Amino acid sequence: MAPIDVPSFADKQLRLLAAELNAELEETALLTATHAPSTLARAGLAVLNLAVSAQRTGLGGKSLVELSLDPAIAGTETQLPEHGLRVGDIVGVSEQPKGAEKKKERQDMEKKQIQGVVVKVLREIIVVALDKDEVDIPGGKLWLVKLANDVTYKRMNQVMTKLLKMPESEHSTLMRVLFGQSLAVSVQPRDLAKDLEWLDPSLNDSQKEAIKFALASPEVALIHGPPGTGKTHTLIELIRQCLKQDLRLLVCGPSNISVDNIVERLSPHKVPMVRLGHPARLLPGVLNHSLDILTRTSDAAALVKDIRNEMDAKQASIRKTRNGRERKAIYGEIKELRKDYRQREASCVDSLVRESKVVLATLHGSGGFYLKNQKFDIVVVDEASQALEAQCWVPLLTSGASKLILAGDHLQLPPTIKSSNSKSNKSKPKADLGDVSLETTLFDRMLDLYGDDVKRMLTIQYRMHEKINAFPSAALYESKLKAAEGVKARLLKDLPYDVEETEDTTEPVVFWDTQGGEFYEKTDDGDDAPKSKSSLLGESKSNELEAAIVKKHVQSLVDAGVKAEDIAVVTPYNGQLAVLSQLLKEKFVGIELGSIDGFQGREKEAVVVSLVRSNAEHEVGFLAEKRRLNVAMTRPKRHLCVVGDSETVGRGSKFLKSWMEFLEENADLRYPDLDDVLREE
Ligand SMILES: Nc1ncnc2c1ncn2[C@@H]1O[C@H](COP(=O)(O)OP(=O)(O)OP(=O)(O)O)[C@@H](O)[C@H]1O
Repeated sequence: MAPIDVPSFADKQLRLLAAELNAELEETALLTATHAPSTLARAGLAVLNLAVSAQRTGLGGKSLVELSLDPAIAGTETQLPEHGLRVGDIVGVSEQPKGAEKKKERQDMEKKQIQGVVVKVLREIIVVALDKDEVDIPGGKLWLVKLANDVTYKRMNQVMTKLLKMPESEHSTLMRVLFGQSLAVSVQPRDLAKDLEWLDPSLNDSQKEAIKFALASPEVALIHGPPGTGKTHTLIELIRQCLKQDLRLLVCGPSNISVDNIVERLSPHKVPMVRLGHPARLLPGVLNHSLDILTRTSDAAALVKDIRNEMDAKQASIRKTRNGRERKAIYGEIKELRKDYRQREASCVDSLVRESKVVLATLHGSGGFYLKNQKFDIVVVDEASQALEAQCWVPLLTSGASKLILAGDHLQLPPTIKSSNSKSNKSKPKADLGDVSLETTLFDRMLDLYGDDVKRMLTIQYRMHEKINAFPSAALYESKLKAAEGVKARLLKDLPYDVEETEDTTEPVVFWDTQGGEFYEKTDDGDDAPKSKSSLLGESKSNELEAAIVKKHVQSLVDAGVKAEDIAVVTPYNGQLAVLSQLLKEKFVGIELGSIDGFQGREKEAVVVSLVRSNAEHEVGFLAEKRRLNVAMTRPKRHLCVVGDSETVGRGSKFLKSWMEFLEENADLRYPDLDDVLREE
């Protein structure tokens, strides 16, 4: 494989990232411009009728506003309606237009929109950290709307621009290896033969081998962890072994949850670590290690605390003051205090970070101000196949590390890309970006460049019954993936509570085959959005009769004693998800319903997969992606039930054909009777 020219790689990435951001902005702009606030609220993208219930100062001296239902409108109701806003979302806070507001007036109101990041979501409140320091929040009824998130793009743009401009003489050895300009040095067999003193006695051989390999690799090592194989388990031991060698590590993941997962599991081992990131975004168990909490509890913190209190008091007095001149004066004082606060906080933070041997942050969080001038030996990235390559360059360029360890599974879904199927990209001629696409992760690229030379695979999985394991192992993991002793024969009937022995609870794989052309899919146009306007409210597929079979199957599991919370139903289509929600959510309280993509990384005792597609043309759409199917079929521990039309699905791809053949030969095959299904409906 030819070496990659760094400036042209960076240039391509920049163009692809710009297209991606455009696609995201276009989608949000279309949504907010063409839909009334009430429609956006129904789609979970906005919350209406809010008022400020408190305001205080958070880390970095940022202004935090707490919003709750406006009592003047909501009366005694305090719980926020269902919404889809999550911590980390970028939102706009503004005065709520009265339904009949003209378009022009609405645009004017939106211009006054204040932007911020959601930092806390509870049943009754949402807290937003405002982007700008001195803002005046309107006193009337407010609403909150989700906006496109360009923060991560800004960081990725910065690092790619840095790569673009970096003279070759400044390229580190690691960089040269990652771009194929110098070849990765192979690990010597004698390095792998040496035995290590293991800290965790439960590690299996493939995990031990992967750890030794990563420790011995001079520049880059990939730990390939198929579903349930203990990737994180392995990383914990690897991190502890690195500490024994007195190495300093920057540990990252693409999402907050991926990073928190590691912090929680490192925590019992008393590792000197700090977790960067806003505390409201972190899991409760992780807070003790968060920089924000440490800055409050450490010795240096006392100095900072006084100023923080003073700032809070001033903020409160602003809200009580109506007089414009007085407000302006108080803002001025807050500004001065904030300056002082930031200086003291920075030195407190700096000493805390400097003392930590392990620093943990999201990939883009690692580019933040706290890590400027900090030096690390190794960058570790968990869930690396879910991260854009440009994201991985954030810690690589800030840390000065000479070694990179990536853990992931390139055979599960890559990060979601919007620009590849956006309208704008289809209508405009595509820029010639060679074979670089945003979907190609750094993990993929390393496999392409070096293959097995830089990789070790974990081969024992601790999740699935061996019959559930059989197809993905054979079709995707070279038959190397094996079920661990403790899980390979576990059935629903063996759950640690009372479950009857039935044809379902004694069977690990069931296939309801709807072939025959009676269970046709439907194309929904979704909500009141004009077709093709947006993927969020737009066209999707559903299959009501198939959903009825799902319901029947869930019912029989629940009748046998399986708890609803131990069951999940997943499907590739939002349209089908809506149909399933209607049918199952209230009847089986606690059941989990989700898209396949959203369920990556999760597991359940029993999983029902609704494939939806059934048509005379044998079109399979989303299902053609084998990584999506891999995720779907590897979520269950004890019971996998597939509902689908083998005639349609089996002709979708070679992979689908072999899956259908596998199910026909190995699953407990069932053919639904349409009259039965209609009667039960
Ligand atoms: N050597 C081992 N012995 C016993 N159990 C193990 C071992 N390694 C991992 N496990 C168990 O397997 C499960 C999965 O481990 P972990 O969460 O580390 O996996 P993962 O590969 O990160 O997960 P995912 O498949 O979601 O990516 C956990 O319950 C863990 O305790």
